[in-house]
Formats: sequence, structure tokens, C-alpha cells
Amino acid sequence: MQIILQKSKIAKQSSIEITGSKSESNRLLLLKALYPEFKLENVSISDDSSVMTRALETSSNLVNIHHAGTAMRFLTAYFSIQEGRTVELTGSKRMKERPIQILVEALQELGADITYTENTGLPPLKIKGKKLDKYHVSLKANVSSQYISALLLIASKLENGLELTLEGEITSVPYINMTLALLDEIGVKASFVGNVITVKPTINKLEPKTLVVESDWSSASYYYSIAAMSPLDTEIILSSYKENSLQGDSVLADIYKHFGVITSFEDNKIRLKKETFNTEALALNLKNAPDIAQTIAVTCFALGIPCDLTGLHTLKIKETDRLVALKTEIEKLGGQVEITNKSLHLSASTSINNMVSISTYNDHRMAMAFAPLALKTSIVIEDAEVVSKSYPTFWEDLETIGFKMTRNEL
Ligand SMILES: O=C(O)C1=C[C@@H](OP(=O)(O)O)[C@@H](O)[C@H](O)C1
Ligand SMILES: C=C(OP(=O)(O)O)C(=O)O
Repeated sequence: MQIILQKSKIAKQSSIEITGSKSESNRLLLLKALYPEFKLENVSISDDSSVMTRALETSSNLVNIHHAGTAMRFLTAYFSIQEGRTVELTGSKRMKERPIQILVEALQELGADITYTENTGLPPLKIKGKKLDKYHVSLKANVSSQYISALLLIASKLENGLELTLEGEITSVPYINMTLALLDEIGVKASFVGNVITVKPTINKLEPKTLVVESDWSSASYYYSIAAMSPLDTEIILSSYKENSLQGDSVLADIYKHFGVITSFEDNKIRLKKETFNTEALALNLKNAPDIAQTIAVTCFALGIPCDLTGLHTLKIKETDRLVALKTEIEKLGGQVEITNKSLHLSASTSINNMVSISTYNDHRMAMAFAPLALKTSIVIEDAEVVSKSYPTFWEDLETIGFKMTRNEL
């Protein structure tokens, strides 16, 4: 489906309810499979969480997680400890290009039986579940934090728990802290000191409780961008959010002050208000919040603000090579972008080309990051259904706040 977004204006004040965080949901779904005594609320309706739910419920020996990186990594660990069961874990064409060797080797060192069924180092995997008898493992921490979270999620079910030594610079740290915070919330004991994480085994049953997933901050980023591109005093209210979030992308509240968007927390909502204009250059290291890089680059482009974004080394192995995709699409719109393997420099733009067709490369965040530009000019988003990976009601929600669009089922 192609969506043509006509140049639009949004209401002076609007409210949106956003689905649960897919990162928190996919962790908690796995923990609930290990500890059925828990109940979950506000679980994400994203495709990535639906595939996770199905994968944990099926008794089939073929499990396909499509584009879901967290599901691929977390389930590799989960199926490794399902004694007596053999599963082939596979995914989309792109998933078969996203590296997993660091996690597989760590699990193998702990005693897991995992083999590659197509290419070494990449999904699909054949996993023969068994008891893992080792306790200590070291792994490289600068490629994806998801490998570390995957090990931590199963750690309390290992006989002696787990001691993980993280090598090199640690990337996407808030996601590791999120995993540890959720373990703490359910009563699993863990510590993170220097570069060593220790998780204790669970001996007794855990106290049953209901865990409420906070709404998704990465999804909120598109409304921050919309607020930044809107007239002064525009307000957008989003629910349900917490001031002390476990999600690293909540750093948006600080980052978007640069664009004159002020956040206030009220009960379980956040109010974004456009209060000032600013065209000063922006320099940011996003190694702790890689998923909002596309949103920020497009906000800067729309507002004519030059930016230097660094810490982007993980973007090349996500749904697409996001650095190349950003450069290609911003340049179609008339912008000027330079990239390296880990950074992006955007020059100050002076105009935006009209009716440009944006390619989305099977990447939900390409579609959602570019959509706010409709506040400046008409724009076309190709393969617009990609948004369902994290935010299936994205287009309907944009319509409710005033975006005008036509859907072309091609
Ligand atoms: O653990 C998680 O839920 C995630 C970790 C991050 O990945 P990396 O650690 O690979 O950067 C992030 O990009 C992804 O969307 C979700
Ligand atoms: C990178 C992402 O997801 P994953 O790695 O889980 O596929 C994302 O949602 O931006």
C-alpha cells in the first residue's frame, strides 16, 4: 500500500493512546513463559510482539519470527533451555542477514546445542533444547545489546544462574538496564558492576503479580517530531507514560527541548507543547537510543537545522541499513547528507521537494520518521503497511490528529 499524505495541519490540541512498548512486551512475554504466575497488561499490539506470543505458544518445530530482531535473539536463548525439544528458528530475508553469531557462541559456551542451517553466523538456527551446565561466559558487547538481554532473560532458570563478562564498549546500555529492571520487578536477583553482570538462579516460586507495560517511547518520537514541526502552542497528549521510564528512548523529552518542544508529565500522560523556535545546530551521540536516530534526522531536515549524529554503528544491521536509507531518502527531498559507518551529518536545508516518493526498505521507522514532513509539504510513503512491525495503528492515529491521506492499494 502506498500512502499519499497531502500537506496537512494538525489540531491545536490532540490526544493519542499508544500501544505498549515492544521491547518491554517481548521481555515480559518470555519471562511469563518461564514464570506463568505473572499477568501482563498493555502488551504491545505490534507484529513483533504478536510473533513473540505465537512463538512461545506453538508446539510446532518450525518457528518464523519474520522481521522481529528481539524475538529472534530472545527466542534463541529460550529454545536453548527447552529440554527435549528441537526447533528451527527462522525469519524474513532481512533477518537472515542480521548477525547472531556472538549470541550463538555464548550459548554454545554455556553448553547449548545450536547449529546454522544456511549460513554460518546468521539465522536460521536449529536449536536442540537441553540443560545448560556452565555458569560463566564472556561476549562482545559492542554489536547488539539484544544478545546480552537474551542471556539475562533465561539466566535465572540456569542451575547456578549466570555471570556475564561484557567485552569492549557496551552499546544500547538502557536496553540492558531495562532487562535487569524487569528481572528485579519480578523478584529475580541480579547485579551489574563494572563490566560484569551476575544473575542468581530462582530457587523458590516467584510472587505472582500483574505487570503493566508502559507505552512505547520510540512510537512517541513521531509525535515529538510532529510537535516540533507545528505552530507555536500546539499540544499533543500521549498516554500511558511514566516519568521514570525503563525505556532509553524517553531521552526524547530532553532532546526535543532543542526543537522547542517541552514535555510535562501529568498522571499517566505526557503533554508535548511547542513553545519556541530554534535553528541552532544539533550534535548528539545516539549509542544509547539508536531507534530515534531517523526521527531526529528528519526533524532537523524539516526545520532547516544542521546536525551531527554519532554513535550510530548499530544502524547498519537493523531492519535495513538505516544510514544509507536516510541519506538516500533525505537527498531525494533536496537535503544534503554525509554518512560514515557510524555517523550522519546533515547540512542545513533551505527547501523541501514536493510530492517525493519515500522508499521504506521494510523498515517501519523509515515510514514513520518521514510521515511528519506532511506538515511541510505533500509526500508519498511507499509500502506504508511496514509500520505494523511496532505501531499498527500509526496511520489511523495520524488521521485522528488531522493528517490528510489517500491510500493506494497497489
Ligand atoms: O532490546 C531491545 O528491545 C532493543 C535493543 C536495541 O537493539 P540493539 O541492542 O541491537 O541496538 C533496539 O535497537 C531495538 O529496537 C530493541
Ligand atoms: C531495530 C528495531 O527492532 P529489532 O532489532 O527488534 O528488529 C527497531 O524496532 O527499530
